[in-house]
Parts: sequence; structure tokens; C-alpha cells
Amino acid sequence: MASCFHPSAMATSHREEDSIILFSASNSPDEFSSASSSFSSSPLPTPNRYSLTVTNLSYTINHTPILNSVSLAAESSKILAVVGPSGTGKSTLLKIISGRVNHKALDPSSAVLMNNRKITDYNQLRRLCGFVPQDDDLLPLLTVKETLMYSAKFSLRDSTAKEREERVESLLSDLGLVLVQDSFVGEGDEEDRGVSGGERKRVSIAVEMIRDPPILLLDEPTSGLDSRNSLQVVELLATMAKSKQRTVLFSIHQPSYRILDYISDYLILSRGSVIHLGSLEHLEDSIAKLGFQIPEQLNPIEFAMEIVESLRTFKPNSVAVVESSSMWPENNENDGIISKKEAFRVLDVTEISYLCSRFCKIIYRTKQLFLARTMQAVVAGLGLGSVYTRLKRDEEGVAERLGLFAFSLSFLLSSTVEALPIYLRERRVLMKESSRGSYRISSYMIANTIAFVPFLFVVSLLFSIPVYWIVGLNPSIQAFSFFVLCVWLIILMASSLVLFLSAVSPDFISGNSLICTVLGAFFLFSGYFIPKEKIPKPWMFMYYVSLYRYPLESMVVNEYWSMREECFSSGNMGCLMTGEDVLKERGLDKDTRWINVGIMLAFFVFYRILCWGILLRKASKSTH
Ligand SMILES: Nc1ncnc2c1ncn2[C@@H]1O[C@H](COP(=O)(O)OP(=O)(O)OP(=O)(O)O)[C@@H](O)[C@H]1O
Repeated sequence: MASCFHPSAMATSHREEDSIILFSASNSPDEFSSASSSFSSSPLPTPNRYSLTVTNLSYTINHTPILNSVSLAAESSKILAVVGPSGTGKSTLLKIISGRVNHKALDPSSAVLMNNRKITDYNQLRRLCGFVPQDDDLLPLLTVKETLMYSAKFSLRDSTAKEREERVESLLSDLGLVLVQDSFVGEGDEEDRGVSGGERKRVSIAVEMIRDPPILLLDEPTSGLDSRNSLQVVELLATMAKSKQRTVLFSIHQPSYRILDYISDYLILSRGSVIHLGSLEHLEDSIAKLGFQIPEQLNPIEFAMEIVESLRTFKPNSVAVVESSSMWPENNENDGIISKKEAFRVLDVTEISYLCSRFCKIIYRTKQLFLARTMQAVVAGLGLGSVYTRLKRDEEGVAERLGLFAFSLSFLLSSTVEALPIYLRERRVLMKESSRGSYRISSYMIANTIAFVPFLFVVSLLFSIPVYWIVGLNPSIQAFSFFVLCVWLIILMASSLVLFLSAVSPDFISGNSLICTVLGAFFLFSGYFIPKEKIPKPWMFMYYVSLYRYPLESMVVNEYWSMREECFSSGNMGCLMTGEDVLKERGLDKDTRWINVGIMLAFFVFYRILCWGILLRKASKSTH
């Protein structure tokens, strides 16, 4: 077996007065976990305990130094708390360690080491470190248990359903979530309250714990919690660190006295530099050496925050790595941390099926979307039917049919905007899950398509049946079927467009105005308001890319093609206008219905591919 670490040496990193030193020595077999390996894809056993060392970490954003030569050492089974005034770089540090910041942006002398092995690929860090951000990125319409089950499905691919269930059950019990396992996660607002803030925080921790990462980083896990909940969360982290020999780091503002009992070491940051690294006793010594006395009503950390500037004069503990021994051979691709094969897999049916079932649950439970879309379709169908009841076969009827088609189109296209908030809400979860390799963006896009296509077909049927038969459009079954297909394709195109625009929009307001502007422009250049010949040349391209043009043409052709010989206006001289004349008047002398169907399908696919590309790019830059 390759040289590794001695467990006792690891667990009790030898600490001297002025430095924290990590020893490396030869390993013994009991250092490796087997069945409970954190990394489901790992073909080799992975170490059970991980020490984390950071040396000389410097980070600059836009020429502004955020972190200056930060060094720290965190040991397994213990908690290291990162404290410091607001804006001092705590979150940035945790993000860098957990691989949420591209390491190319770091100063070249910076190093993050796991068991004394320098990690150069930040994807490795993402896999080794669980990261719980300050804001909970959870789907509010899933229950606590479902949230964990989906997380288990994505992370524990090689486990059986029973093993995953057992893992979730044990986490629910460890994290005190059994009683609320069937409650919706919710968003914490009045309307959609869901579980409490403390419970939601524990769900976020459980989501990270599912894959049992050896190192867990939490960005202010107690923020927004009352003292009881804060204590519960920290207690739980301490218990978990001890019982599972995990290394835990979290940032915290003003920990209470009782919380201090659970923390082993403190890293105090001030303006991006370390001013203390070590135990509370050591901090008290430093404070005393500076000639200060800690007031009774304050704990040492609170007082340290008050004298941060004075503490800056003190030289903090240094971190040294005594012997650098590689845990893994440098080029070992089977280290279970990066799997190139995995990265290049394009299609994963299992992943798609999990995402599909999650989407279906969310669509069904999003009452606003589910009810609004179905009710809207029925009411609009009946309403339009009552306005255009039994249209006559005369000139007025021809104009009214065109008006009905144009209105239906604008209604159907604009009604899809309702999905925008759902896509935006999911975005953070998607970025987090995809950027840490839970699933591919392509799987998300395919699952979204599979889940929405049948739902939108039902919506198109609910709209088409009343409007078509009450208005008395072309009575042939083929014409009706094509009308339904056309309505379905309109909604599908619009849903793809909304998905794409939601990917480029930062928030609801800009997304909404972007969609309205684009749809307005498409409507204007659909050929309904301005005939093709009158559209100014520079704007002609809009006529070809307009989502309204193709379905409008298809609906008109569908209505009159099988009635080309029938008369729609007669006078003393006989028939003045046949169905063929109506089509010719709009320049539709060929049956372009199926070509238009192809174009509409192409738009549907095109916008989804664009959306996929944008999300892929965003996920690669994501710091979630
Ligand atoms: N992407 C960024 N672009 C520009 N500045 C940034 C960026 N990220 C962080 N900063 C800056 O880096 C500094 C440290 O930010 P960071 O969020 O790490 O602080 P913090 O100690 O976690 O603060 P808080 O306790 O308030 O959460 C801040 O001044 C912040 O404005």
C-alpha cells in the first residue's frame, strides 16, 4: 500500500506553541473506509479521514486583494470556526477551499492540501468538500424526505434503492428531521412557510451529508437562526464530526458562550489576513499578552472582534506540512475523485428519469402554474367560443376567423410567461447541483422537455376543443387534429423561448420585460398587422424569425385548404370569394402546413439548445 497517514498522528495533529504541524507517516489498512465510501463512483477505497491544510492562500478580485496569505490546518473529528468582521473574506475563503472559485484566479503560491497532497483541480475539491451556502438552495415544493431522496439518487448512483432509503432514514434521524420528513421545505414566507428556518438549514446540511463528504464547509450555518436553533445546528455538526471523523469548517458571526464549547479551533480573519489560528485558550493568551482584559459580559471571540486592529500586530500560528507524501499517484485516473469517462457521458437515462419525476411533482404541486394554465385554457377556449359563436361563411366570417387566429396566438404565446418564476427559482438549485456533478445540464433540459410536453398537450386540448367546435371552424376531423397540433406547437415554442429567456435574465422583472418585448416584436412582424411587402427591409428578418408567422399561416391554410372550392361570399353574379381566394389574398397558394410544422419544431428545439448552451456556460462559472 502506498505511503499514507498514521491515524493517530492525523487525529491529533501535533500542535506546538507557535505552529500547527501535520505529520504524515505510513498508513495502516484501517484508515480506509470500504462500503461507506463517500464517493459512489470510486473504484478504489478512499481514505476515511481527511486533514485539510491551506498555505499562503492569496486571492485578488479586480486588483483588490480579498485574502492575503491565509494559512490554516483543520483536522478530522473537529470543528474549525472562521470568524471575523463582515466583508473580511470568510465566505470567499470557504468557497475557495470547497472549489467554488476557479483556482486559476488564485495566487500561484497558494495551496490547498488534503492529507498533504496538493489539490490542483478544483473539481476534486468540489467532490471532497460538501459546501452549505448561506442561503438555502432547496426546492420549496418537495418534502424534506423527497429532497433527501432525490439528492441520494443523484449522489449515490451505485447504491441500491434500499441502501439509499436507509441512508436518508439515518440522516433524517441524525439531523432530527423525522417529524417533519413529510412537510414541504417551503420558502419561509407567510404563504409558503414550510418547515422552520432551523429545520431548513438542517435539510441543507443533510443534502450535503448524503454523499458523506469527508470535509464539510458551511457558510454561516447559524445566520438567521435563534439561539436555540443555532446551538442545535452546531451541536449536531460537532456530533457528526466526532462520530464520523469528519472535518468541519464554518464561518460564524458572534458565537455564543454555549456554541464555543463545540468548536476546537478558531481562524480569525481581519481584512483578508489571519490574525489568530488556534484554540480559544491560545486566543485568551494572546489577548492577555496584549494587555487587555476580557470583560465579563463578552466571550473571547466577541472581545477579539472589538480589538481586531490590536490583534493584527500579533503573529498568528503558522502552518507547516512536515512531510509531503502523495496519497495518490499524480496521474492516477482511478482515484475516484475525477472520472473523465463520467464527465464526457452525454446521456444518462437514470438521471433523466429522476429529474423527470422531480419535474412532474413540481409541476403538479405548483398550483399557480398547474391550475392557472389549465383553467386559463378552458376559460379562454369557452370565452373565445362565446364571442365568435358559429362564424358565418361570409366576408365578415373570414375576417373574424383571422382575428380569432391572431388573438389565440397572442394569448397562447404570452400565457407561457407564467413559467418564468418557476425557472428562475430553480436556477440556483440547478447551478448548485449541476456544478457539483449531480447531473448534466443536458439531462435537465431533456427531463424538462419530457415533463412539459405532455402537460402542454393537455393544455392545448383544453383550449382547442371548446373554441374549435363552438366557433364552428373547418368541420373535418383532420383539420381539427391539425389545429390541436398547431396550438400544441405554439405553446411548445413559447415554452422553449421562455426557458431560453429565463436563462439569460438575472431576475423576474428583466425576464418578464424581455419576454414581452420579444413577443411584441414577433407579433408586429407576423404579417398580420403589416403585410410582408410593406415591412421595411432592415426589419425583414423579423418576419422570418417571428414565432407568430408560421402558426398563423398554418391555421389559415388549415381552415381553408379543404374548402378551397367552397364559397365564402356570393352576390348576384354568383360566388365572389372562394376558400382559394381567401388563401391567395394572403399569399398562401401552397399547402405549407407541414413545412411550417417542421419550422415550429425547429424553433422549439433551437431555443432549448440555446438555453442548454447558456446554462452550461453559467454552470461552468457557477460558484454555488
Ligand atoms: N465576486 C466579487 N466581486 C467583487 N468583490 C467581491 C466578490 N466576492 C467578494 N467580494 C468582496 O470580497 C470581500 C470579502 O467578501 P466575503 O463575502 O468573503 O466576506 P465575509 O467575511 O463572508 O462577509 P460577511 O460576513 O458579511 O458575509 C468583500 O469586500 C466583498 O465585497
